[in-house]
Amino acid sequence: MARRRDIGTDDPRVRVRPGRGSRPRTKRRPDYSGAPRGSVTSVDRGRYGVLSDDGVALVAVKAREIPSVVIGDRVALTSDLSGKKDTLARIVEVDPRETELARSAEDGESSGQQRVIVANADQLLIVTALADPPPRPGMIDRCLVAAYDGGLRPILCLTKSDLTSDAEMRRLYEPLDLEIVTTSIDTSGNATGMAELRELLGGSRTVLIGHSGVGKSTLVNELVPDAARKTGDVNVVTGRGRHTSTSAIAFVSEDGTWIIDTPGVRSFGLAHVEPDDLLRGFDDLSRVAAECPRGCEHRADSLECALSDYAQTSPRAAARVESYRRLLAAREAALPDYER
Ligand SMILES: Nc1nc2c(ncn2[C@@H]2O[C@H](COP(=O)(O)OP(=O)(O)OP(=O)(O)O)[C@@H](O)[C@H]2O)c(=O)[nH]1
Ligand SMILES: [Zn+2]
Repeated sequence: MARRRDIGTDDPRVRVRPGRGSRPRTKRRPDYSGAPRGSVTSVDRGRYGVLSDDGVALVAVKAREIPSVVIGDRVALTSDLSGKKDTLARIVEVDPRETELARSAEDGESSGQQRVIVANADQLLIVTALADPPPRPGMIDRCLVAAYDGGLRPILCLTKSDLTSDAEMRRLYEPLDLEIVTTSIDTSGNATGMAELRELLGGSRTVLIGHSGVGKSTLVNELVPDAARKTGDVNVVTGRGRHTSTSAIAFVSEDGTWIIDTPGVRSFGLAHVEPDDLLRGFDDLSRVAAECPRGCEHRADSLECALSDYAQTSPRAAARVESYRRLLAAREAALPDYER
């Protein structure tokens, strides 16, 4: 199902279900539609870094009745909006999200439920080294699933091209119609592929994801040279370097480009993603699957799955169906494969 959801109606206090003829008895909720707004740039132990629409970097806490706030959320603010040292603003409302990058909760958490990692991002930059460490297609596939499911455009970034060729990886991912960019940055700072990468990221909100060691920090430093200083401005508490394994952080430039750095992915549960959610990334297959029996899981062994017939029509169609089914399988793969 579409991931656009109305946060307002998730709030128990505004769930207005008028009974027959009776008026809703829910308490009236203050109208925050005219309240100043901002975007969440960092989250750290109950403190939220927020960049107000007036360009002021604030630290905020959230009102108790707000269910959850993640990086990228658009929020309504009250209290102290001065941004001065030791002042706190208050998040009183979260706007409906355009996109949600999510993982399933792990064992021990309320497993099976989805946890949103970042809201309102446009793109997911999947960072993979061509060598050292070697690429893990299973991990890439899982990131693709999360992107398609969440409504983000995936981009594959192949780093360390000075070490080996990108041909094999490009061949593997060609059927997905992905944007693929190849980069290298050597120790003396000579870089290739950066112009193309900047072009892809400019003006968008992009989440970077990838295993430790693939060169994510090196990329961020190249893309956002004053990353550390910028972060300090937004929220001293979550300054880069002290950014813990559980939090992501956004670097916002003046032209509206967001680079959202996530900590090295250890596991990426996708139990919440249904076969039809994944079709969002495949317009052609989505049309074909409309002919499938109700509840079809679109596997190779699913009876009367329309995708199986479609795969016979051309090599291209076959490659598309095969890629889609590979991603479906990646979604179900055991998590430990993807842990470091
Ligand atoms: N040869 C080569 N080495 C690179 C390249 N990019 C990064 N490296 C090196 O790879 C190592 C890991 O790079 P990082 O940027 O720290 O990787 P990371 O993904 O941020 O890893 P964590 O900080 O552990 O999350 C460093 O020694 C970098 O110098 C590249 O394009 N080519
Ligand atoms: Zn089907």
